[in-house]
Amino acid sequence: MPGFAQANDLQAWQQLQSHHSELGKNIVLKEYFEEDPQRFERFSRTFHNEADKSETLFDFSKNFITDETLKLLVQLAKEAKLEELRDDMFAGKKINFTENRAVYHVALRNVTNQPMEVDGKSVVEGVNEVLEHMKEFSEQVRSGKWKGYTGKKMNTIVNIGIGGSDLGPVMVSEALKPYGDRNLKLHFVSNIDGTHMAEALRDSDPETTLFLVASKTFTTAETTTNANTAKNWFLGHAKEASHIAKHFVALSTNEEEVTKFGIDKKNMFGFSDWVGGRYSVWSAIGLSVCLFIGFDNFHEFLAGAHSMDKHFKETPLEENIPVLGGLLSVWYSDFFGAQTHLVSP
Ligand SMILES: O=P(O)(O)OC[C@H]1O[C@@H](O)[C@@H](O)[C@@H](O)[C@@H]1O
Repeated sequence: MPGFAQANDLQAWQQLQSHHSELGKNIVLKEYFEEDPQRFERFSRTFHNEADKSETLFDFSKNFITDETLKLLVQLAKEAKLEELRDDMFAGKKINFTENRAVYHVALRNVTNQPMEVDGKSVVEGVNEVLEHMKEFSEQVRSGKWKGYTGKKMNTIVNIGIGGSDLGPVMVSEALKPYGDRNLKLHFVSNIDGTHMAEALRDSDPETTLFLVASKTFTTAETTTNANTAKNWFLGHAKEASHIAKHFVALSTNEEEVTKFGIDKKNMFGFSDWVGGRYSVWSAIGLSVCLFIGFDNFHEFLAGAHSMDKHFKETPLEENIPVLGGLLSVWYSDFFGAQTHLVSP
């Protein structure tokens, strides 16, 4: 496995630095377009989504780049061994060397069931089992077959989590709102400040509220504190601890802590330590999204990402949309010192 070089030790980095000074600070895009009528064609790529046959145009012609910039950025990626690391990632190798783990969220959206393994063991069956559980559970909740402790259908989902166990699901459920069930209220509570939970509970009825305790480790202080607040609130109404089973589920890798909290392991949706927190919306952590938009849509969401994974894996760097997007971020943050980078639809 290739190691990680310091980016600024690479030859292309030095070249990019001189190139950046030559370009100067006064780049006028209007002039670039005037000088080169083919600029849009040369600096745009189209992604063909094999899942739904749609096309997405990635137009990066309005960036502060020339042919030389693109050439040097791609050279930088090659010198940094991006291709080897990408291939190792897809092969389930432990490229997360600080934790000695694979980086394998791509296996969560492997909807064509390609062989994928970590430590010589297939992960495909485990991923599909959790998806099957998510399908069954989300269909029961959405249809009303899943009933609360007084026999009512759930109409409120409260996801309790922070970081990757919050931000991914928040962003995706917002972005996919048009597919959402408008009869289902969705709350995401992340903040340790009690107001966040208090506001969500104010808007919830214990008889019809389902809490998703989303935490990879199940030891995160904010999440366990908020989950305990929710449990106490719930028990204040429902009284019986046995009713928890109908109103609390866990999305986690830590069965021991989940059980200690009082959630039955059959109401636990698991995943593996090779899922990084920031990518976990594709795992069981995405259950809030799945409940909101329904399993079929959630599956399409996975299929679209799987198609993008294939593009990332098979496309030469010069044509590779996620690679180009990443390199532009390097260009702006490291050479222009930009602190934000807008990507707009
Ligand atoms: O999902 P848990 O384990 O509660 O962690 C929540 C978040 O914690 C942060 O410190 C980071 O590690 C994130 O990547 C993670 O998503």
